This record gives sequence, structure tokens and C-alpha cells, in this order.
Amino acid sequence: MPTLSLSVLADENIPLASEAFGSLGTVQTLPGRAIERADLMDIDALFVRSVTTVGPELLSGTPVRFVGSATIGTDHIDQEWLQNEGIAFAHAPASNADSVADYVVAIALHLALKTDTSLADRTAGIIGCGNTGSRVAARLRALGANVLQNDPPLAEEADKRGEDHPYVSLDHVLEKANLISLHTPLTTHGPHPTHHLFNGDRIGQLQKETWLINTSRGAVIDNQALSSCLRAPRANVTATALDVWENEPTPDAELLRHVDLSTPHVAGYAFDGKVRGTSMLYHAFCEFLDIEPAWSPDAALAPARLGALRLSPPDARLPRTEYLDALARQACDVAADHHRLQKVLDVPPDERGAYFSRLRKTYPKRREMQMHSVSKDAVPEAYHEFVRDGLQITLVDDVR
Ligand SMILES: NC(=O)C1=CN([C@@H]2O[C@H](COP(=O)(O)OP(=O)(O)OC[C@H]3O[C@@H](n4cnc5c(N)ncnc54)[C@H](O)[C@@H]3O)[C@@H](O)[C@H]2O)C=CC1
Ligand SMILES: O=C(O)C(=O)[C@H](O)COP(=O)(O)O
Repeated sequence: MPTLSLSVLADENIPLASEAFGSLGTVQTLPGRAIERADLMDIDALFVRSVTTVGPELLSGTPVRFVGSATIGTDHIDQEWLQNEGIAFAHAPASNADSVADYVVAIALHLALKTDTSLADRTAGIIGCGNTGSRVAARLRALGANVLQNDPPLAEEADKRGEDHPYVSLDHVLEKANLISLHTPLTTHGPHPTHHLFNGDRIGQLQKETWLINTSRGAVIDNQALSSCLRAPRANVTATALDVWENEPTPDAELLRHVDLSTPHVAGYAFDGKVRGTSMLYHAFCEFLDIEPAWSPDAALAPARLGALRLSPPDARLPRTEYLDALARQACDVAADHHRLQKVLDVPPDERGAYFSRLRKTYPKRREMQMHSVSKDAVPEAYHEFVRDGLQITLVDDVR
């Protein structure tokens, strides 16, 4: 296909952006936080990630006619303004939902091991049951947890259709659950806003010994209220795992110090999910231009690499939680991510934002659990279902 004469600007952290969009025109890249209006004066299409706020301040008076965000979340995009201006928009729903689900499962196993408890003794409350939350719910259920689901918008839609649904109220979750995982978008308007959904009152209502996990957006939890709760002498929250923070890239240092697993907004960073995001934007842009897609990410995700993703089976005598944690950790090491972020507390405050962003940019290549395999014969049969359905690691027959 001949190269079109379009000008494209992409966040430098969108993998394979030059490969994908290069066939459509010239591609420049910049750090997402550095993209300014002045950079867009001869740009036809802008591709961003979550760190670039897109609205009138960035785009008015520019020739940009298409905006893509290689993310699930869209709270950084003023979609209403784009629509009013006739600027097309696409994002990447579900692209990295498996990556986040892998991450939450790895966190849950890590916390189970650390607290010497079992997921089978947990009642998990999943807040927001779309692409990500529903995956997390299915996996935690497969790992033995009792799962409660809360999603008022989905509950209302089902009610309107007169259908039964599994969704319970947030109050019910707060009363029953001792593992809470947040998977809502960040919203400030509408009937079910999520900004500070977990405020001081709700945090105070959590059951004793609750684990609170947030991989959605930082401001879904009131970070100051959580910080106060964690520092209280008899906190009801015994373990917290935060991947997202208010005021990224400079989270509150006190909160950071008191969190059991702290990571720099990388739950969705499995390579497969990021590349899926690029591919979804490429397809949406081709549709906008009314041309046939010519680029495919298949080579980058080549199954030939699967051999390198064979996991070492842990000692078959290990108890279930230790066994599953040992397997999951080979694919997704949340403790290592935590230790890397905790080091930010050793750097001067005015350098912490750059440190946080650097951790994200240099995040080690992680593949989705489903891309990894382990020999079926090496895994005790009693654990097959947990490995396959809970971790989503592929069990393979060995070729003899
Ligand atoms: N940490 C990370 O790296 C990543 C974070 N995310 C975040 O996770 C969020 C969720 O992702 P998906 O599940 O894929 O989105 P989704 O749009 O498929 O699902 C979101 C669900 O939340 C529900 N919801 C909305 N308001 C609610 C409320 N007040 N209470 C309970 N439920 C509510 C919606 O009805 C919907 O079912 C994204 O919007 C994004 O902000 C997404 C990917 C990666
Ligand atoms: O997809 C989303 O939504 C996310 O939160 C992204 O995974 C976050 O990555 P960046 O866009 O901030 O690089």
C-alpha cells in the first residue's frame, strides 16, 4: 500500500506505534506528559495513553481529526468536547483486561501466603463487573473464594429488561466481604459516580481483616482517608494493594509507606495487552480512513516464543496457596514490582514523579498468564483446575 501523507503523533510508550501507523504517514513520538498544543499544529491524528489530558486546551485550533487512546480507561479524555468538534475518537476496551486480572490474582495469592490464610476462606467483593471485574470474579471463584459482585449500572440494565442478575448492593459487599477489588471507571458525574466511592465512611465500614485492592483509578479511593485508616492503631483493613494513586506520578508518601503491595500503575502492562491496544487503535484509524488494514501485530506476539514461556513446575508437595503462588510469581511478580516502587521513598521528593514514570517506561516485559504453559503431567491433578481456571496458565501435554 502506498504511504499516505498523514502526520501522526503518538505517545512514545505505545508499543509498535511506528510499525502500525508508519504505513499511513509519518509518525513522531513524544513522552505522553510532554505533549503540548504547539506539537500538534500540523498533526492529523493523535495517539495517547492515560497520562495525556485531551480536551480543548490541547486540541483547539489544531488540525487533529482523530484521537486514539491505547487504554481501557477514558477519564483523561473530554469525549463530549471531541464529539462537538467532530473529532473522531477510539480507545481500547478490554485490551488489557486479562493483564489486570493476572495482576489481581497474583496479588490475592501473595496476600494469602503472607497472612497464612486461604482464598477459600475469603468472600471477595468485586466492585465494577465489566471486562476486567468479571474476569477477576471468575478467577477468584475458580480459586475457591466466595464472590459477590457489585455493579449498579449493570444491575439497572438487567432490571429494565426484567432479567435476574447476580449484582448486590455496595452496602451488602461492605458488610460481607473481606477482600475487595475495585474495577470501575473514574467518573464524577452521572447516577453512579465513582470519585471517592471508597471515602472515609465506607473504608470505616469494611470488615475486620479486609484486603483492599485497587487497580482501577487512584481517586476511586479517598487516598487521605485510606492513609489515616492504615495508620490507625486498630485498622480494619489488614492488607492493601494499590496499583493506582491519586496525584500520579507523585503518590502520597505516607500512604505509599503503609501499603503492602504498591505498584506504579502497571497492572495492565502485560506486553500482549499493550500490543492489543495498539492494534485496536490501528484498526479504528483504518476504519476512519476507510482503508483496509495492512499491519498485524502477530509477528510481535509470535506463538513461537511460547517455548520460552514454559514455567517450572513447583514442588508437587507444596500446599495449594504456596504452589499456585510459586507458579503465578514466575509470570507476574508483584512483590518485585512493589520493592522497585518502594525505593522511590529514598529519592528526593522533587525527583519522585520522574522515578515513578521511569519505572513505568522501563517495566520488564511481562506476558499474560494465558501465554505461559506448564506440563500437565508435572502438576498434581488436584491443582489442574486452579492452574487452568484460576491462573489461566495453559496446561500442555508433553511431547515425548
Ligand atoms: N491499573 C491498570 O493498569 C488499568 C486500569 N484500568 C481501569 O479499570 C477500569 C475498569 O476497566 P474495565 O472493567 O475493562 O471497564 P468496563 O467498562 O468493561 O467495566 C467497568 C464496569 O464498572 C461499572 N460501574 C460504573 N460505575 C460503577 C459504580 N459506581 N459502582 C460499581 N460499578 C460501576 C460499569 O457498569 C461497568 O460494568 C477502567 O476504566 C480503567 O480506569 C483498566 C486497565 C488497566
Ligand atoms: O488501560 C488503562 O485504562 C490503563 O490504565 C493503562 O493500562 C495505563 O497505562 P498508561 O496509559 O498510563 O501507560
